Amino acid sequence: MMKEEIIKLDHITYKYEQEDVLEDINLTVREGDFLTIVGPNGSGKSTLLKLILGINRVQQGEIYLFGEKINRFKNWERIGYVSQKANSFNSGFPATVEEVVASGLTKKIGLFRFYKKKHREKVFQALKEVGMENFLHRTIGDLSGGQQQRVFIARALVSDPELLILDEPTVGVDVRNVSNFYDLLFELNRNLGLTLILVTHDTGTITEKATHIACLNKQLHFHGDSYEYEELNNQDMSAFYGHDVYTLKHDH
Ligand SMILES: Nc1ncnc2c1ncn2[C@@H]1O[C@H](COP(=O)(O)OP(=O)(O)OP(=O)(O)O)[C@@H](O)[C@H]1O
Repeated sequence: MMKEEIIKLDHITYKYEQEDVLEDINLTVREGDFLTIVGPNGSGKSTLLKLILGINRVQQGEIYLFGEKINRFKNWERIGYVSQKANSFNSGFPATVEEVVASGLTKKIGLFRFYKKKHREKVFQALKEVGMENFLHRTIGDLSGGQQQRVFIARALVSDPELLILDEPTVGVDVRNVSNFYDLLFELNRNLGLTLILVTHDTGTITEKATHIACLNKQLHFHGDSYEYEELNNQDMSAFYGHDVYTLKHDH
């Protein structure tokens, strides 16, 4: 049996002013997929996410979320989102890790007037899933960029989404921790069965972890499984990226 379609983009074309930013995008994400979208600056990655999240309205084509047309879709709690700027708290920002993660429950419990034991347990569980359960009472601003990013993933996980969307989550995370971070995403996908969409500049490490890779540059140039992607040679990639050549070599 085919897995459920979580997202379907059907001939999506989008423009802010005159010029198309996205052109005739067709893309299907199924339950359990880990899709990575790569593309140079200004290639339309954030615009694509904004359309999927209902922040920008569809102009041409159609988007389906969990089988429903996006303009009728109401179950937004099924989708978790971690934005690019999530990990930019300054030192001393007066909120604890527990409070930040608990704020992901507001849709469910209102403005935490009734923050009960079961909510505390959910917060703890979400932090455990990202390996941050020992940081419960720490001040968010005092954590490293990578640790903050994990806390924000816990915040998105606490309401039990089926799909998690991450926009450039490794900005501000130092190189050594990027790899650990991708391992975490891999585990969330493989162990919890969470469907993931990751937007990134980083074409290196991530291709080993994702199940599907899409290259976006106004059009969707390639969308296949990560193994096919690694078969692409550098010539294809330099044509795609222009002068910004990425080396894609992995030892299998
Ligand atoms: N609100 C807006 N109004 C007008 N043009 C916009 C707006 N937002 C984005 N654009 C333009 O649309 C194009 C795609 O932008 P988008 O932010 O989607 O790209 P991106 O791939 O996410 O880029 P980056 O990797 O640099 O974040 C760019 O040329 C950008 O200048």
